[in-house]
Amino acid sequence: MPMIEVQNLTKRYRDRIAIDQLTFSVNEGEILGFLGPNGAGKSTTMKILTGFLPPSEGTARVAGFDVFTHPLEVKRRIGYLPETPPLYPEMTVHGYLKFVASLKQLPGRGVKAEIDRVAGLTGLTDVMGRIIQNLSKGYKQRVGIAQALLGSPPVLILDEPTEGLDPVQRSELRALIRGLAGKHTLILSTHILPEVTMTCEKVLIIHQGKIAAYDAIQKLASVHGQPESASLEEIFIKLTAA
Ligand SMILES: Nc1ncnc2c1ncn2[C@@H]1O[C@H](COP(=O)(O)OP(=O)(O)OP(=O)(O)O)[C@@H](O)[C@H]1O
Repeated sequence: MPMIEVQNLTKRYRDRIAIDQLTFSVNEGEILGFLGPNGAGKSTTMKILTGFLPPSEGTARVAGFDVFTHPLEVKRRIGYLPETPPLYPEMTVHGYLKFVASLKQLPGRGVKAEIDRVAGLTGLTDVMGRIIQNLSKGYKQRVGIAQALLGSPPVLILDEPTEGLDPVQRSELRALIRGLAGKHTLILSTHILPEVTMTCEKVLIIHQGKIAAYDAIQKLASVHGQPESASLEEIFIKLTAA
């Protein structure tokens, strides 16, 4: 069953078309790798899916709810890590996660356990009392991921989640993301292509606002006339040249 359904989605900023007639879907429990060069329209798509930006045309549904007509229902079901996580630098990690839990209206009784759970998953347990602005970039990124996971929403939309992490943290996060598949439906945007090969079943490549590829990773090479041995990077460069 599709958990995310996008049809003919178009967004114009004045006379600039950021995304043009995108149609795709993500089944429940699936991870979709969402790729494209800078300015291709990835963040715009994710902002529409999370109810932060209205589309100009077309529709997007999350868990059966239209993102435009039912944004609150949609927001309740999505954990979103934007490109720039919405952190409050003067708060402690614990204070911030507690604050996000209240925004998400998580039931009071389970909040402490839920904060401990996401802190454990993202490796934040030892820094819960620290002020966010004093944390390293990688730890700030983990706080951004932790807030997305709070409440265990069925859909997770992660915009460059491994940005700023060191190689060890990256590999830990990849394992975490893989572990989320099945229970959650994910859209994962990243510029690190091997990460997609390691984590995702399906990939959507957009280029200049249009879909350049939308296939299972194993089929990508043959569908686009590339040798079987071609890496995702080679296919990506080929499809997004010019
Ligand atoms: N608020 C805005 N007003 C006008 N144009 C915008 C606005 N936001 C984005 N754009 C334009 O829309 C296009 C798509 O931008 P978007 O940020 O969605 O791309 P992206 O794929 O996320 O890029 P990146 O990988 O660099 O983050 C770009 O041409 C961008 O300049």
